Amino acid sequence: MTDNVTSDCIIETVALTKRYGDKLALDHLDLRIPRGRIHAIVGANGAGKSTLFRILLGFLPPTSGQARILGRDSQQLRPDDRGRIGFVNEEHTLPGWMTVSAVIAMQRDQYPRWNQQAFDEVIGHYQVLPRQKISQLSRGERAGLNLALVLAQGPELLVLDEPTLGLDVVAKRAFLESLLYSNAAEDCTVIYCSHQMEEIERVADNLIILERGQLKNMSAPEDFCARVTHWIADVPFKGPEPSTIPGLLQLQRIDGLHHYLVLDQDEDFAQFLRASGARSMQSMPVSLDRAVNGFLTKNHAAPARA
Ligand SMILES: Nc1ncnc2c1ncn2[C@@H]1O[C@H](COP(=O)(O)OP(=O)(O)OP(=O)(O)O)[C@@H](O)[C@H]1O
Repeated sequence: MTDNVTSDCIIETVALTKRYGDKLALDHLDLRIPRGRIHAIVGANGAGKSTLFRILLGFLPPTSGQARILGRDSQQLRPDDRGRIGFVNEEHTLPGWMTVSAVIAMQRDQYPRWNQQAFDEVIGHYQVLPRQKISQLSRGERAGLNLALVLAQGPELLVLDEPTLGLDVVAKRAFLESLLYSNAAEDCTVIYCSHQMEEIERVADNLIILERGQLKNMSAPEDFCARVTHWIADVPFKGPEPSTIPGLLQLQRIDGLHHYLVLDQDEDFAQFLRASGARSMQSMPVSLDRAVNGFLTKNHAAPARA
C-alpha cells in the first residue's frame, strides 16, 4: 500500500498484526471499511477491538502490517488529520472541575469547523445546564455532552468504543437518536463498537465481527442474521452426534425436543435431521442477538491459540 493510493475506504488494514508478548491480539487482519454509514464492530471480550482502535488512532504501533485511516498511515497522523476524527469511549473523560459552559467555550475555540447547531441538537436530548460542573453530571449526561462536543467538531469519522456502557434505557435511546441524526445530517462515517446487539440492530448498516484478531464477518446485520437458523426437531434418543451436525453453533435439549442453532445451512439440513430419525421438525429465523451470540459462543469456548 503506498501513500498515493486514493482509497474509497475510510479505514483500511493489511495483514495488521499486534502481539503483546505471547498474546496475539490482531492476527493479519485485512479490513476495508467504506466511507459513510454506521459500521458496528462486535466480538467477544479480548477479540482485539480496542487494540484495533488504538492502532487506528495512532496511540499504539502495530507489530507488523499496516493500518490506514482517512487515507493516511495511522502512525503518521498529523494534528489536522486528528481534527477530522472524533473519538468517544465509555469513560467519557472530561475535566470534572470545569463547568459545562467553559468546556463548550474551550472546544469552540479549538475547532475551526465547530457546528453550534449540531451541538444544540444533541445536547437538547439531555438536562444539562451550562453552569453545572462536569463532576456534577450523571453518567448519561456526560455521555451526551461528550457526543455533542465531538459531533460539533464536524468529524469526517466518528469512532465510538462502547459509548453507551452503563447508561440507562432512556440515556441510551437519546444517545442513539443523536447518532442517527448526525450520521444522516452530517454525512459522517461512524465506527461503533458495542456488545449491545439491540443497539446495533437499530443503528448499524454494516456488521463487522472480529474473533481472536481475525475478520469473521462483514455484511449488513440482516444478512448475517439470515445465515443463522434455529431448528427444533423431535429426534429419538440423544439425536445425532454433535460433531456430525453441519454448521452447528449451539445445541440444547428442552422438554424432550432438540434445538439446533446452525450456520449457513439450507433445506439440506432438514434432510440431515430426517436421516437422523427426526419425527418432526421446524425452522425459524433468529434475532441478531441470538445469531451473533451463538456464533461467538461457539468458538469462545475453544482453547485460545497463542
Ligand atoms: N497492554 C496489554 N498487554 C498485554 N495484553 C494486552 C494488552 N492490551 C490488550 N491485551 C490483550 O490483547 C487481547 C485483545 O484485547 P482488546 O482490549 O483489544 O480486546 P477487546 O476486543 O477490546 O475486548 P473487550 O470487549 O473485553 O473490551 C486480549 O487478549 C487482551 O488480554
